[in-house]
Amino acid sequence: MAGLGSEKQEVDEQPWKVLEFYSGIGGMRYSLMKAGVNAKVVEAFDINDKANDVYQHNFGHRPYQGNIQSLTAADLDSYGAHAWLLSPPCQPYTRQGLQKHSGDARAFSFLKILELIPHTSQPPSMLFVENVVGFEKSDTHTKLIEILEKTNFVIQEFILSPLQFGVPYSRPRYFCLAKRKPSCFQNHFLNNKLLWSPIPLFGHDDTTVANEHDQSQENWDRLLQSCEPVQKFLEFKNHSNQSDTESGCLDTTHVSTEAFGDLEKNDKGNELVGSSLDQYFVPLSLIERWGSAMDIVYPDSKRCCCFTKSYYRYVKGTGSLLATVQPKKKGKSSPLKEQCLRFFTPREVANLHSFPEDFHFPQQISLRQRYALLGNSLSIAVVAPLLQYLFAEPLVQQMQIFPSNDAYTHN
Ligand SMILES: C[S@@+](CC[C@H](N)C(=O)[O-])C[C@H]1O[C@@H](n2cnc3c(N)ncnc32)[C@H](O)[C@@H]1O
Repeated sequence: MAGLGSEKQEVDEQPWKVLEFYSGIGGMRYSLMKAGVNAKVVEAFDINDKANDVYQHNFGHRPYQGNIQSLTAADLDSYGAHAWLLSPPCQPYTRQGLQKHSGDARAFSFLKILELIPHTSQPPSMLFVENVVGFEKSDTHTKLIEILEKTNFVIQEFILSPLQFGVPYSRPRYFCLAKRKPSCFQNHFLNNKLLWSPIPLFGHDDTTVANEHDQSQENWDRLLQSCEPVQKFLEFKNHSNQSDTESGCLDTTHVSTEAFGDLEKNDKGNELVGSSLDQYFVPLSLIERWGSAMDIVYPDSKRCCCFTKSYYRYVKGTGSLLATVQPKKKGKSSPLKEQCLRFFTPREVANLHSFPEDFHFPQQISLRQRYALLGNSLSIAVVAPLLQYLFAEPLVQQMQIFPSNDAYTHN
């Protein structure tokens, strides 16, 4: 054996092998890249061919297109993966859904994968699960924790939002991080805790954060003030201030109805995505009908609402709309039809999800499909530091695995 140092270096360069379940448009993979983790996605899995088109367009690899429910323990063993990243469908646990939890057919594939863990000859060393807030109260969550404890994992859970990472975007999500013993977390005193603060991710070992869940107005105000303005995330920034006499808005009724009616269609009848801003203006008829239920933000706002997969199809409760003319007095006291309301573009939603600039949709993906895929995806600003924390190897862990100072290996 050459000097221990050189062998350690050589072995350390082996990337962690990762499986990306429910890969969608690759939010987990981008987060892994952003985290700077030395990892290789050895396979991604998704049943949706449109999502797989986008994934392939950006990563040059088409995910395994099939039902995750049909994978076997032998299939999973064949990848020899160290980490499993999972973002299963969230409809079984959303407030809008029927909350059937594990009884919902969309939860079956996730339960099946969990049940396979004890049957694999090489279970993963690390596991990461993302889902909606509410999942932590479901019977699927109970099952997840039961299986992870039985298979020797230590667990830390988080509920975090991009607002806590300087992004003016409210999308709180549940995360489960698990490491199989003898692996351990840097802050082991946070094991089996549900945390609402990102502080442990930044290397602080402050024990008080374990109980911190400060929902006070002051805390929210402080958080929002530390965020960038929405303006920084826009691709079209041509908003104006309202003049005293007339709104700075052109005839948006005309622009929007025309634009909505005239969208070019491809041979399957899906509208093609042009580069014009016109297609994003909200028709006057929708403003008149739904104006009071819309969430409206301004370029200088420090918060916008979660974009769901139904954004652009519906205006109520699916995400914020942008007022492109800043009225003297913000809000609904100023006539909405003079504020030139528009949808955020898919690129702007991707920006708020912290997707990199080189992320693109292939031409054949329609506008609605783009919003649907983005609405299903995740915030890289939140997931990247969580993955960094998950993959970090505390010194004590290396000592536990290799008490006699053996060379460290992932295998
Ligand atoms: C919440 S989204 C995850 C999105 C992903 N994290 C991203 O960044 O885009 C869930 C994904 O799981 C896929 N999916 C749902 N059920 C599946 C199943 N049984 N087998 C394979 N993929 C499934 C959906 O097509 C969808 O893309």
